[in-house]
Amino acid sequence: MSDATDLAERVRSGDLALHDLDDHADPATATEARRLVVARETDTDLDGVGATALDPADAVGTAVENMIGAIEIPLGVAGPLPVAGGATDDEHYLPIATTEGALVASVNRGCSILRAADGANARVTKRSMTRAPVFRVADVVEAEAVVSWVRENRDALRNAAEETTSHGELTEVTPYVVGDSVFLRFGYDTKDAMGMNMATIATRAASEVVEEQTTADLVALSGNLCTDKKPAAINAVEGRGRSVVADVTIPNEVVEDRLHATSDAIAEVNTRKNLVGSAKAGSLGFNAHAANVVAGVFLATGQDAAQVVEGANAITTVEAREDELYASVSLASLEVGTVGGGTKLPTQSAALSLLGVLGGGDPPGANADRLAEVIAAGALAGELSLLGALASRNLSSAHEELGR
Ligand SMILES: CC(C)(COP(=O)([O-])OP(=O)([O-])OC[C@H]1O[C@@H](n2cnc3c(N)ncnc32)[C@H](O)[C@@H]1OP(=O)([O-])[O-])[C@@H](O)C(=O)NCCC(=O)NCCSC(=O)C[C@@](C)(O)CC(=O)[O-]
Ligand SMILES: NC(=O)C1=CN([C@@H]2O[C@H](COP(=O)(O)OP(=O)(O)OC[C@H]3O[C@@H](n4cnc5c(N)ncnc54)[C@H](OP(=O)(O)O)[C@@H]3O)[C@@H](O)[C@H]2O)C=CC1
Repeated sequence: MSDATDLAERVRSGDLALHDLDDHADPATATEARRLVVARETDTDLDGVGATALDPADAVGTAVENMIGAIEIPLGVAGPLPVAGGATDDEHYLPIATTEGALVASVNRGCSILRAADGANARVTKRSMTRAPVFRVADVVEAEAVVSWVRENRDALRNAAEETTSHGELTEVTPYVVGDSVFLRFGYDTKDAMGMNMATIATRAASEVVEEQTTADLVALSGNLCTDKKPAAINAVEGRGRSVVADVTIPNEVVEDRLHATSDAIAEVNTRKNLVGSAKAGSLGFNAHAANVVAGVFLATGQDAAQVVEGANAITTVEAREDELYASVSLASLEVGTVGGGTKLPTQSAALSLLGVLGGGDPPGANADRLAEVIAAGALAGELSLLGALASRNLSSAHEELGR
């Protein structure tokens, strides 16, 4: 009997819980034992889930608990994608992990347009990963006193927060009061880390100072004004993670040749769909499918997938000018890192390497800025291609051909 079979038997007999297995075997054996238990209990063939290249030792304890294997997602590339950014000035192949047929082809078409237009511009305009604890006070009089103390003692909060990290810098603390609740929205430059663990640890230290020095009592380290992993206007207005913009000016001949529609028709689709339609829908995203590129690159490069919620918080503008088409995408809250979290996993590291942004940048923060700029340019490529498909009325035929 193999170790895994033996351990699986002990789980079935009630001697061990599934999550106890890591204490009794190496990660690969514990993962196999758990898979055997689940496969038998659910009468499911999970051999494929166990046959992937990921070594459980690279994931257990840092990326996942109760591991039973890995899911495979097809990985494609679009590009080369030329980006003249503040941090990058290069051509990149954009790795996109997806199961949506026609998506990579579409972004690839967009990249060919950006190449014909001599590349996209991109700039990161703000870095601020936020964490907003909520405190209880007696009444609005106390609330105002806490807010005044915070405004006068930012240095004490910064010192406490920055003692917990050698990279992070506290750049802003914005108070909000709702009756007897005080929210402090802490914003950090987290350099090359996406920074959610870093910001959370640092904010805990700063919150202890607030509790020591004022009458406020911490109720929750995250009070939802951060706002992490939920659609929220505050991220669209104030930004979160990286705020990043990309734009391009495309000669009319390129638009007509590559997108089979005129610049005027594409601009009209953008206005009526992305601006008017989104407004009528009460949407936070005024774009066509920025989420597709954000999600595809997030999955490929080990970003936190749930943050696609705010990563897709984007506005697309298009203007038909005399001989050319101007288009831009502004992503208000793109949370990306090139160190930490899932970026350490082997295939995700490889995807970051092919973009040339793996690990810490020089200066720190430069690699995550590069990644943000490349994603913004990729989103622009995707927007152009889909707007073209809608203007030329071939969205459904493209998906019939490539997506079924
Ligand atoms: C499918 C195309 C690109 C055909 O586009 P096309 O212009 O008819 O075909 P083409 O054969 O002339 O190819 C043009 C270029 O597309 C690329 N391309 C073409 N085929 C491939 C392929 N197999 N693999 C890789 N790249 C491909 C490639 O760059 C190629 O240039 P070339 O290299 O030949 O000079 C086009 O019709 C298209 O982009 N359609 C739009 C599809 C799309 O954007 N889907 C996105 C997902 S939709 C969605 O998820 C959200 C939605 C729609 O619900 C949101 C909303 O409400 O708006
Ligand atoms: N805790 C929470 O509430 C939440 C956590 N998450 C998870 O958090 C993880 C991401 O958090 P994150 O803080 O990014 O990652 P990690 O917790 O993996 O921490 C990354 C650490 O890397 C170090 N580091 C080394 N080089 C650099 C560099 N060049 N730039 C910046 N930091 C560097 C920093 O250490 P030092 O600080 O010592 O300088 C930093 O704190 C993901 O797994 C995500 O899923 C997601 C949402 C919420």
